Amino acid sequence: MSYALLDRGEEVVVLDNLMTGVSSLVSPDAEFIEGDIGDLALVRALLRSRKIDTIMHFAGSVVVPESVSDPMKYYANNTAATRSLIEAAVREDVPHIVFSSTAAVYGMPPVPVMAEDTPPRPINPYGRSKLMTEWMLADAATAHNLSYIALRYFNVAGADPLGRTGQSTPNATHLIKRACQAALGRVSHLDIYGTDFDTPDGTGVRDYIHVTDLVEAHLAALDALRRGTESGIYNCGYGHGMSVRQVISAVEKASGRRVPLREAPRRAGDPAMVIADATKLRRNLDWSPRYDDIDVIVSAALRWEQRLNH
Ligand SMILES: NC(=O)c1ccc[n+]([C@@H]2O[C@H](COP(=O)([O-])OP(=O)(O)OC[C@H]3O[C@@H](n4cnc5c(N)ncnc54)[C@H](O)[C@@H]3O)[C@@H](O)[C@H]2O)c1
Ligand SMILES: O=c1ccn([C@@H]2O[C@H](COP(=O)(O)OP(=O)(O)O[C@H]3O[C@H](CO)[C@H](O)[C@H](O)[C@H]3O)[C@@H](O)[C@H]2O)c(=O)[nH]1
Repeated sequence: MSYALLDRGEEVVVLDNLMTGVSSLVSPDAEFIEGDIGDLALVRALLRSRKIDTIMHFAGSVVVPESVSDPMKYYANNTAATRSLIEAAVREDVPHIVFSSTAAVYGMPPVPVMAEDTPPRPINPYGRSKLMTEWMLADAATAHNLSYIALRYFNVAGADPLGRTGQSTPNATHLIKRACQAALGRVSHLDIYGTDFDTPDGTGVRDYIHVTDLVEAHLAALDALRRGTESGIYNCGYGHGMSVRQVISAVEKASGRRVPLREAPRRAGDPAMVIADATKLRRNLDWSPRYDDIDVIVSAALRWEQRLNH
């Protein structure tokens, strides 16, 4: 994100406590500060001294099973730390916030395609911690001179086409990363979690969005807020899904290698299909994807994985 903002001529300050982040992925042209978004004094001082007009809020804890085993970590680091960040924004008169929300706020709705008005019913603390943040933003925007856009990401995938950034968390459990690792022999095999879903080939279907298209959605949200668009929530996906087996085929095609597989039971809480209705994003924020192609997404992820040494 920092590269894309700098490419547009924005000044960028990155605040990250490096809990899971990697500072070498931040553009050297951005100002990097190691610190916590929950540190009210630090954040207020930064907002004031750097004359920040928009906070893009990505920071948080993101592992769903961990949120089930350690919920207080998620309510502390996602909900409470964000409460402090919003307070800092309000006190320092920062007019805009763009927030990384998640399709996990929907839980397991009875429909496979989710629109923003599908009632959110998160089924784990991660989703609840993010939904609470959406509510805090809505209340703060009602009470104060603040507008926000919450972007509900579906399955983020791919890597920067210029090879500058990509998924770097060593133990990430996302399908495309694991499938690339298995193709490259970095893990022994890929587990397919569930082959008996009510989907065309029995495996889970997700709406994978290339990270560069997601970056473009953030830029569109920034522009919209600056021109006075009202606060709101937007799904970020393509509106169609790929199954686990389709993703594996794409990885095999891109790598020219077989992905060693094992069929495993379903993971607890995994829905059969999670697909975004992204009409609102396309219509209201004038966004259109450039990388809506699983082969392009998987090739970018694979190239990035090959550059990593772990
Ligand atoms: N990757 C996905 O598929 C996905 C899907 C939906 C939503 N999201 C959201 O996107 C955002 C980024 O996710 P990611 O996948 O890049 O995860 P990540 O773990 O790579 O990034 C989170 C970043 O936040 C930093 N951080 C965490 N707590 C912090 C704190 N209290 N103060 C300062 N920095 C802190 C970490 O060091 C890290 O750099 C998260 O908010 C996540 O919930 C991601
Ligand atoms: O090794 C693996 C990993 C995943 N899968 C399957 O692949 C699909 C995608 O799984 P991911 O773990 O890549 O992603 P999720 O859909 O579970 O979750 C992601 O999207 C959610 C929103 O929908 C949340 O935002 C969450 O943080 C983010 O990881 C699922 O059907 C899953 O069962 C496998 O078969 N094997």
